[in-house]
Amino acid sequence: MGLLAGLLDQASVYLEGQNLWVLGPAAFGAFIVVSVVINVLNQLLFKDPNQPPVVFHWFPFLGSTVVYGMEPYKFFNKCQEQYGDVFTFILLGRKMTVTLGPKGNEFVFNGKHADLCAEEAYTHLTTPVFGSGVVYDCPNHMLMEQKKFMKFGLTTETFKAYVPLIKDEVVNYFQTSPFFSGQSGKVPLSTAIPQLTLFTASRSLQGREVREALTTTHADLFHDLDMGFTPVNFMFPWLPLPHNAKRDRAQKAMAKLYLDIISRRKSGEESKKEIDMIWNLMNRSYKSGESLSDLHVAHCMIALLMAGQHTSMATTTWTLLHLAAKPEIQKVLYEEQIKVFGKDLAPLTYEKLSELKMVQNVVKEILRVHPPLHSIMRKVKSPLHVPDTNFVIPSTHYVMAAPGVSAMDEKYFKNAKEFDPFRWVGHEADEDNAEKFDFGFGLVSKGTASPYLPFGAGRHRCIGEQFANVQLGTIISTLVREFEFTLPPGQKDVPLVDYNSMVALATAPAMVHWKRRAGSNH
Ligand code: HEM
Repeated sequence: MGLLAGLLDQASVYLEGQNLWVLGPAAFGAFIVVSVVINVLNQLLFKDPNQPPVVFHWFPFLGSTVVYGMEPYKFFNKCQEQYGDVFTFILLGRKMTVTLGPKGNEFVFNGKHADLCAEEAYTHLTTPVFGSGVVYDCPNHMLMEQKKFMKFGLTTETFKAYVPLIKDEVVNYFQTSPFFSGQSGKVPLSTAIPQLTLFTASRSLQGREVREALTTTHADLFHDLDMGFTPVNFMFPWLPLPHNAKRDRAQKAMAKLYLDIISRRKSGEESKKEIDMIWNLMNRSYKSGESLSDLHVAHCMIALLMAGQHTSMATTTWTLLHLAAKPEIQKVLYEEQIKVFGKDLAPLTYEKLSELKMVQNVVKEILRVHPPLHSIMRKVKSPLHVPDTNFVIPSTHYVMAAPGVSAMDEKYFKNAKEFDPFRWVGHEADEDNAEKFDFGFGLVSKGTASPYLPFGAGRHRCIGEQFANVQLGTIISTLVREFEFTLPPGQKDVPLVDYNSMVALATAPAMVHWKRRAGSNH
């Protein structure tokens, strides 16, 4: 049996490797039929009880790519029903072993670096966009140090400075944007929110010069670089397509923007008073004594821009859509603003943001229902036993966690499909009380066997969570003070999810209607 399985495998690999263009249409058709037959026989006859079950698929190489890509959660749920929490599917020729549920989350997030490697899973996509030498284009211990450097730039002091900057950007946006002229109107969130999150993140974390460049000289370049951050580039980042050529040009130009800022600052031409991430990174050195080079500062800045932009943009959009669908929650949020800031609505401050429990619960609930990242991947480096099963995952596989599946499971959250921020009342300090561990970039929760992990866990855990909360909290508070939102007449629910992008976005145009609040200041 084993020999026949091996031969079938080899035959399938051989057939896949043939140059199809030199075969005529009839031979091509025959090739497809033979490949399908071999592939199906392989799955039916040679199941290995010591490996996770393989999701049935007709075509080799293509496997379950289309069903997974179109609706990953539907695919995960169906496979979970049929095969259990651990199964393997084929994603463009790669064997992906999915591990679901809190234990599955723990298996991937808490894996040892020697067994599970993030850089091999992500570098194809990220390195052409971020640039060389950082994040997934360097050894893992360097990434841990880079994350520590980034965290130094995300302190209470910086957050205090950021809140008024972010608020000013939001106010400036709705005062100048054609979408917000008059006393009422409608706004396509798919267009407006990417601009709003880019302007707010760049003005605060990235610094004034970057903010200015992103509306003037570098607006198109950012767009071109962003276009390189697409799912197809997970597999084919090197294809000689126009968008990849543009991505490469834009990466160099964006890096130069940062390098010029660094050089002006070093020469004393720029004011040293502003607090931002560039200043922070310019002053960091690795444990080895080697300082972070200017080029690596530039590349870390691009990584931060990209990591924050997509996730915050998706979260802000979903928040406004769900608030529009439930005006009663907007009322609670507005009342909270009055309770915390007084009836004249004193200016937002970082200290006061932490008192806005309902804003925090809304963000938490949005991240439960719409976690921006649906699939977390690692390359398996040595055969790995899955606890409580007979399965050993071979080192030719990748593993995939999907914490969004457990976050929407009735087993862990009652009425899991329902957007209900009140479910978090009384659970505000859960993570603060959990046991902590330092992977090299500060303490993070050790326990990763949780059904709710929108910011990941373990050594690759997000370092941007607090910044995201400051940014989202300030944007939501500012908008709730000024506007009331509703869904377009006749639209009963929020739009469907669009999985064609790097994050789980709302299907465009994601329109909401707005009305200025009586007595608003602007
Ligand atoms: C709502 C907002 C955000 C969400 C839901 C989110 C989610 C995540 C998740 C799930 C991971 C783990 C990825 C993995 O394990 O493979 C991660 C890692 C990371 N995030 Fe975030 N993120 C958010 C905002 C941000 C922001 C604003 C920044 C930057 C300021 C940022 C920077 C990073 C970095 C540097 C990593 C580390 C990657 C690694 O160690 O491999 N994130 N994020």
